[in-house]
Amino acid sequence: MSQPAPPSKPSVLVVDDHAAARQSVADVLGCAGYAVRTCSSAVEALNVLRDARADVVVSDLQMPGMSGLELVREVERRRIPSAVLMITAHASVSTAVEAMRSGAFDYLEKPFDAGKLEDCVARALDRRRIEARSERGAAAPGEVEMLGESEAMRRLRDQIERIARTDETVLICGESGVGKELVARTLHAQSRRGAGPFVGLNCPVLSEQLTESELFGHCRGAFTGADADRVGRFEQASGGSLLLDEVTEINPALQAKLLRVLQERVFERVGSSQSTPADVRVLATTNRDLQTEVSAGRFREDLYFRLAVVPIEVPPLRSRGGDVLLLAERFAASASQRLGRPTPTLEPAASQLLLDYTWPGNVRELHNVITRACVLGEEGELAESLLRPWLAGGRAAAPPQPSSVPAAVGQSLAEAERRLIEATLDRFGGHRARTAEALGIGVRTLSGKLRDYGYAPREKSYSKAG
Ligand SMILES: Nc1ncnc2c1ncn2[C@@H]1O[C@H](COP(=O)(O)OP(=O)(O)OP(=O)(O)O)[C@@H](O)[C@H]1O
Repeated sequence: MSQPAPPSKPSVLVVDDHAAARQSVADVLGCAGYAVRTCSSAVEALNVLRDARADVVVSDLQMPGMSGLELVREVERRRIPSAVLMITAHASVSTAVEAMRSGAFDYLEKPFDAGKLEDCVARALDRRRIEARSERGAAAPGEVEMLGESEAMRRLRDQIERIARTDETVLICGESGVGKELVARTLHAQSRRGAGPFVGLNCPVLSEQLTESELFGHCRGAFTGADADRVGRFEQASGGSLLLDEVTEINPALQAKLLRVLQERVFERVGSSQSTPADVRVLATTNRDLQTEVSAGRFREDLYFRLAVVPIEVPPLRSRGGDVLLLAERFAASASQRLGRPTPTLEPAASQLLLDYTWPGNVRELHNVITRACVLGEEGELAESLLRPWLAGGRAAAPPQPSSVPAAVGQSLAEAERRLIEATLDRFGGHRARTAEALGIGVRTLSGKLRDYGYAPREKSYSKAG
């Protein structure tokens, strides 16, 4: 019997007039399992796209002759089925935003690391797949899929569902790489604004390089160099959501202006006295403790209260127990699909290693580790020995610290005990013996308590190590 043909690798076309930059992007994406082609100009890229498919086009914005912006417009005009990702320098961010208005999927500012590039291309590919499905007439699923079955993720999902129904400003907190942007995208997709635009703004860049006009736009002649009207992010996100990523980095002058928009729901373009209504839901993320930033005088307290109307805390990966395995399996499946190989299974020792590790870089780190192991490994099992070198900097899991346990003053002792037990169980991937040991109680006592809470005998056991 003949073997089924392996799934073909997703294809990426890299367009850049600088040979070294072009090659380094191509190398990263080649290693991540994409079929990569390169071109040194937009005109050459259009010729290639006439005859060959590229799921994603990664193009530099500024190129001699035809620019990246013109390339996007041409891709749209010719209805070429590719998602275009722009690469841009700080100075040309406004043109990159313009490119997004013209149809580009997203843009990436230089300098960026390999992980960010892979993230963006993976998202562009997801978008392309969703579009392809809807072009074929099937119902388009939600753009984002947030995986996880742990108690912590179930609570988060419930919270998102409830908050998505409102139009409140949301502050999304959590460690780096934990999925804050994904939470924001999920919230947007589930909200009544889901069909509208989702516009992101990386605030650290804003504070250094950009001005008020980036947020609110400007009128022609408003200042030297303003030779055309410009649409700001608030206007761009009209009818949708605006994500202010790492909001603590906004400088004090802009903090005041942002506060006013949140209070009065109107803004003015720089150089105009005409107020425009802000039909935008603001979502903000931070991986710092905002209250500390307020106490230190770095962040306005009144803005903090405005933003934190509804706070969401995204739990770190190390508190999500068996989700580590679920995510690892999913990431292995998509990496091997890109590589055109069958999906590997996790060796039991590899599963245990993933469960024991503390994941300081959270889901992004897990994604990178699994992708690398898939690229470097043989077909078949994902071996512990392939993963361990990448986890060398990490520690074995420590027992949960009291501060990470969701207990609070005002709670009954029984409720606090239940939460501690559930958090510990999640922390050890549902492994009852290890949970009991960490809690300093016997397994039978633990099982008795779990039975009282309504758990089936092994319901919460997702650990392969059992
Ligand atoms: N629950 C999840 N299911 C599937 N993928 C996830 C999940 N959480 C995060 N990811 C993936 O992990 C990567 C990092 O997520 P994201 O960018 O949302 O994190 P972040 O907290 O915003 O990071 P940073 O603090 O660096 O801005 C992305 O590729 C995202 O798609």
